[in-house]
Amino acid sequence: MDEIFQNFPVSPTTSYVPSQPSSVHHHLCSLMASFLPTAILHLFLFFSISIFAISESHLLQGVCGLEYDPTLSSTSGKILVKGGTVVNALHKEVADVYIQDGVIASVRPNIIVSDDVTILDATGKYVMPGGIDPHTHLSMEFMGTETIDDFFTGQAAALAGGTTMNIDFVIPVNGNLSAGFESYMNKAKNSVMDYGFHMAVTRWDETVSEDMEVMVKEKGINSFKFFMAYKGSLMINDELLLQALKRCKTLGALAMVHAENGDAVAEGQRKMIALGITGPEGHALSRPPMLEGEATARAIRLASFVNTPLYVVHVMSIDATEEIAKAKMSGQKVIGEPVVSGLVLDDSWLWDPDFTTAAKYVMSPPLRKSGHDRALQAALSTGILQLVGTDHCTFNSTQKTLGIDDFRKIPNGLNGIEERMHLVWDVLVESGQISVTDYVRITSTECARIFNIYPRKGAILEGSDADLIILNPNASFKISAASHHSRSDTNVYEGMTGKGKVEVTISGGRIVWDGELKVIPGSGKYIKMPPFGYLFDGIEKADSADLSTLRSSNTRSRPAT
Ligand SMILES: NC(=O)NCCC(=O)O
Ligand SMILES: [Zn+2]
Ligand SMILES: [Zn+2]
Repeated sequence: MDEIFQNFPVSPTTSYVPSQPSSVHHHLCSLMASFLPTAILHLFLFFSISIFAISESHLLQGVCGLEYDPTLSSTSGKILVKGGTVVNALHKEVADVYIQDGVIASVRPNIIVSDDVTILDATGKYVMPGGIDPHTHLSMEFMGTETIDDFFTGQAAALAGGTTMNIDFVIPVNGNLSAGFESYMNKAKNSVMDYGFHMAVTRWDETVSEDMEVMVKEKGINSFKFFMAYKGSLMINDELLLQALKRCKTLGALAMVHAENGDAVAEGQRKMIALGITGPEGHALSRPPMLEGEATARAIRLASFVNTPLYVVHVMSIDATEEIAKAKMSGQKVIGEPVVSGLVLDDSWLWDPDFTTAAKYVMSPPLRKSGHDRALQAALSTGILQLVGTDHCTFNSTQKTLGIDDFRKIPNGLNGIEERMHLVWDVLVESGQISVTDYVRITSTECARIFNIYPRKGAILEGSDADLIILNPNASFKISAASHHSRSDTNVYEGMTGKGKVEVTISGGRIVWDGELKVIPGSGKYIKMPPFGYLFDGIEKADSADLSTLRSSNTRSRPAT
């Protein structure tokens, strides 16, 4: 049996138990795919729907890797979400949302529809854009192993938690960007929701520089991530960072940094081992917040020197947040992305005497002492930080034992793709720190704006993709590895409960979650993200203003002859 299907968790709330497509269908499908032109293949698929059960044709599609056709949906493809409070980033109102052919066709009160439309009553509930997770690692090869969630299970989990799009990080193959891109397109072929890519840059030469242009102009990538940590593997030095920042600016691509001083981290790790500290607590002790603050400040200054926008991923500390706040006050375009783990957890878990428990909390930059979490919440609610990701990068407890004798070998990463929307709602909206509209902004709209796919994504507007959720503010959620949809056997939010529950998720115009998952492997679309997003507005003007200031100050200071 296919490994994907074999490992999919069957929880009490999950009725979707993927069965294997019959070998006859599979065979026919690949035969058709290789010999027939696309039009005939579509005709074949059309007839296959009337012949086979609906789930079989879905699986057939998934196996073929064909783009999802909404007319094959288990619903009629037409949905009316009725009577809910429709929330966008700047506005909310009671209205109906009419969905047809995968897009939002109309948003207004009292829409009358024909009998073939599926009606969902959202009275007393919020209807909001599906979450967009700007930071995930699905099927990522890292630290001698590969994340346990791939695009199928990771995205299925996301949909169950109200997230309808993720932006994953392509890791180059031996430093090669194009090979990395091809590899990730292949990894993503079982996607069950829409996705985009950032691209990591792990070395620098002419080929990389040229490939960056190909990624932006041909492949739909508009952001590159630079690791200032993970010495000896992903880390790049300042010289390379500077070259890459310049290149990003020319291409209109957003530079993203993992900001920790990798050299100092390596030194801190050696120190801990020399002291005999080999357990997970050594992870936190070896890379204190000051190293995150230092790297954040350095990246900010280098980006300022080049005058290009900067996006700081997984901001985990007050130290880094203060640097971002200072840069913003000086007028610099810096985006700060906290992740949900940093908002709701602290590092005390790393001292748990049970290795399995402690190791599941190992991520980089590490979880910080209690207090940083609340400061990050405050920064998010006041606009110092802009949007929330997850850094979903899951390893099960067996994988984590790679570092049982040495914390440096514990695969870094934890879960969050399914939990983010619930936890952010509970911690920030329920607590009264942010409004419902701000919730939409930080979980969806701002991400769509930054990565230049708004209003196709991140909005409930006519013409936007029909990716949305119905959240019941009076229902509650409970998190547990026993019921989550990730493949991982642990959950860092185990036992957490809260108010606000995503009761329905609609993705691409289909109901994919209503307490049960109804996902179709291969139905997720790759979303190309164009360069020169809003953060680049005014950059050229600022450059010429800088130049004229430079010229005039030189003229003034020139000694009289
Ligand atoms: N964050 C983490 O621990 N793992 C994923 C890789 C990264 O984002 O640095
Ligand atoms: Zn990182
Ligand atoms: Zn990450």
